[in-house]
Amino acid sequence: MGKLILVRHGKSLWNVKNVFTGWTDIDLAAEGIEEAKNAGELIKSNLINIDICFSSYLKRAIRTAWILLDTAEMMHVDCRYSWKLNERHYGDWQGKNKDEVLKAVGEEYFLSIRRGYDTAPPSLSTNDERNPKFDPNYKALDVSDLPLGESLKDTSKRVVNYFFEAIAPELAKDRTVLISAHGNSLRALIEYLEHISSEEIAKVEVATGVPHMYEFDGKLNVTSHYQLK
Ligand SMILES: O=C(O)[C@@H](CO)OP(=O)(O)O
Repeated sequence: MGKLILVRHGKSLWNVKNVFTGWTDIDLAAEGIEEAKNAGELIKSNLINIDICFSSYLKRAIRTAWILLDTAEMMHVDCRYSWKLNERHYGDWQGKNKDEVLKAVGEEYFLSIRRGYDTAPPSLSTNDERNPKFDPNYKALDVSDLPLGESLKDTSKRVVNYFFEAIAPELAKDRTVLISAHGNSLRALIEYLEHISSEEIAKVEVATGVPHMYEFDGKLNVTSHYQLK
């Protein structure tokens, strides 16, 4: 079985401004570019050879993958992109300052959405300009597949599906796979891979730009996981 490397994109311009981002296509901040370079240096100094790369459709994850591969001198590596690795869709909270939302809705409700499992944020209305159906990047998709606001559970469904559909077959070929994605889409995958309960996942935070390595047995059970530092 191959190895899996998960990396959360470097800090984006909205991470720095403390704004809910979700599917909004925000680029890396200068600090995020440095984090992506650092991740590439770690891959290189640990002599890891990446065979294939997967990223979400969002430029902060794509650019992180490109910078990482460039720094690691592996720009030839094939990259595949899927909306199923996108960040959790944050519904009507997208574009809003996190502290202001917290003040407006109270801590309990805020945390039930932000770090809870089942609770979705308030949905976008179908004619909201932030509806992904208005974004040409998603024009090939069926509108019924496009979320208007997701819980972590909803995010987990699409991410874990994609893992089995596209990524597990590469691991089965003994390949070393890089996934560049997002805080919550990676939490969803980590919850699945490490058998973390839906209560415990609330405490898991994925740091930006830190490569997480996973090794597996022949049945795709995780045998070890560690962070490159
Ligand atoms: O804004 C977002 O889309 C996410 C990730 O940055 O935020 P949070 O960590 O608050 O879930």
